[in-house]
Amino acid sequence: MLKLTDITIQLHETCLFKNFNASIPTGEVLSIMGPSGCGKSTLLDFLSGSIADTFKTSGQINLNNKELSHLPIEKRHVGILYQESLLFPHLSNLENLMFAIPETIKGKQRAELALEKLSEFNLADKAHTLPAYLSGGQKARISLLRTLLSEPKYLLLDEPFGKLDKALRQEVREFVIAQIETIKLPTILVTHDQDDADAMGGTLVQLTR
Ligand SMILES: Nc1ncnc2c1ncn2[C@@H]1O[C@H](COP(=O)(O)OP(=O)(O)OP(=O)(O)O)[C@@H](O)[C@H]1O
Repeated sequence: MLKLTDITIQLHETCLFKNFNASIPTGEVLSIMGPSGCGKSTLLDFLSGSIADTFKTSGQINLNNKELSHLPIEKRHVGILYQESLLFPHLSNLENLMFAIPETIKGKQRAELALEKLSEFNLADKAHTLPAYLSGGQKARISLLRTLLSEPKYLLLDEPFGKLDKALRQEVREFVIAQIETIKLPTILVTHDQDDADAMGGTLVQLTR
């Protein structure tokens, strides 16, 4: 369970969030919609531990009874997926995946695990190519795979389908939903698209300015 309590985020004189509360049970999705600039990405930055110092923040982020708000990003075990693929362009897809695997998995096992996951996602033939040679859908799937390989305990999805055309958007969305159902993590999705929120199920929060 990811529990947000009294989250307040202030930018100079503007209060983006005041005592925002939400509970996201394991395996469920909270979708957040709202006008551009209302603070959706900033909320995710706060939840991931990467919010800029410009913002004044308070509130509790509680994951399975552990308080995260004072932990740095690398200690939060958060999986983040953005609109832009953040795959390293100079590394092969396999190397990109190996990069995400926790250091507790060592040596040959790292490549084996990455290859196994690529096969599971029907992408084994892309192991040794660069991300630039992937289609939009393949890039989206490898980006998600990389996020999942980092063994996150909660997921933050910031417009992950925003760059995809309509048909591909639906395909990738179904793929992401299937993964969320499998891994059973609390997930927050920020989207501009009502269809995304509807497809995810769960709770929808509509923000205003
Ligand atoms: N690093 C920053 N420093 C100062 N202000 C920022 C910073 N990042 C964002 N902002 C401001 O914070 C406000 C909220 O921005 P944010 O990106 O969270 O909105 P959003 O709801 O995600 O918008 P969009 O839907 O367009 O992505 C905006 O006024 C934005 O200009």
